[in-house]
Amino acid sequence: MSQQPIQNFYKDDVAICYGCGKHNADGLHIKTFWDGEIGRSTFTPRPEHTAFPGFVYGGLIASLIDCHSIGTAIAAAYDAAGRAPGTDPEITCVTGNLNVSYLKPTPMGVELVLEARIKEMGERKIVVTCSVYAQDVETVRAETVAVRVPSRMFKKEAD
Ligand SMILES: CCCCC/C=C\C/C=C\C/C=C\C/C=C\CCCC(=O)SCCNC(=O)CCNC(=O)[C@H](O)C(C)(C)COP(=O)(O)OP(=O)(O)OC[C@H]1O[C@@H](n2cnc3c(N)ncnc32)[C@H](O)[C@@H]1OP(=O)(O)O
Repeated sequence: MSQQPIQNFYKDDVAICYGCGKHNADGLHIKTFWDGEIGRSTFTPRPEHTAFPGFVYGGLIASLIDCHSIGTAIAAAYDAAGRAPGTDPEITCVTGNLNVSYLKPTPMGVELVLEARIKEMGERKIVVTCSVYAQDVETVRAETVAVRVPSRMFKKEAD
C-alpha cells in the first residue's frame, strides 16, 4: 500500500478540485491509496451530507466515487508505465462517464469504505469499477470511464 495518497502528487497549481484538491479549503479532500491492485479510500459523511434522516445523500456518494476512481486510474496508469506517481510527464484524467447503482440506502454515522479496481487500461480510456461499503455491506456500485488528457489542457491562457 502506498504511504501517500495519489492526490498528494497532483500539481499545486491545479489541485483545487472540490472532491479531492488539497488546496480547496471547502472541498471533501478525498484520498486514494493504491496498492497495485486496489484503490482504497475512506470517508465519514457529515450531517450536512444527509439525504433523509439517517441516510447519506447519493450525490455525495457519487462525488466520492468520482474522485476516488479518477485517482485510482491515475495511480494505476503511473504503475502501468513503471513510473513513480507525480513524475513528469504528468498523468491526468478527467471523468468521461460515471454510472452509479445505489443498491441499498447508505447509513449515516459510519465510516464508508471505497474499493476501486481497474477493469480496462487503454491508451486513453481507463475503466474503473468501485464499490462503497458501510459496515461491510456493499451499498453502492459504480463504473467510471476515466479519459487521459494533456495535463495543461484546461489551464487558463494567462498561466
Ligand atoms: C473539467 C476540467 C478538469 C480539468 C483537469 C485538468 C487538469 C487537472 C490536473 C491535475 C488534477 C489531477 C486529477 C484530476 C482531479 C480530479 C478529477 C475530478 C474528476 C472530474 O470531475 S473531471 C470534470 C468532469 N469531466 C469533464 O468535464 C470532462 C468533459 N469532457 C471532455 O473534456 C472530453 O469529452 C473528454 C476529455 C472526456 C473526451 O474527449 P476526447 O475528444 O479527448 O475523447 P476521444 O474521443 O479522443 O476519446 C478517447 C477515449 O475515451 C473514450 N471516451 C471519451 N469520452 C467518453 C465518454 N464521455 N464516455 C465514455 N467514454 C468516453 C473514447 O471512447 C475513447 O476510447 P478508446 O481510446 O477506447 O477509443
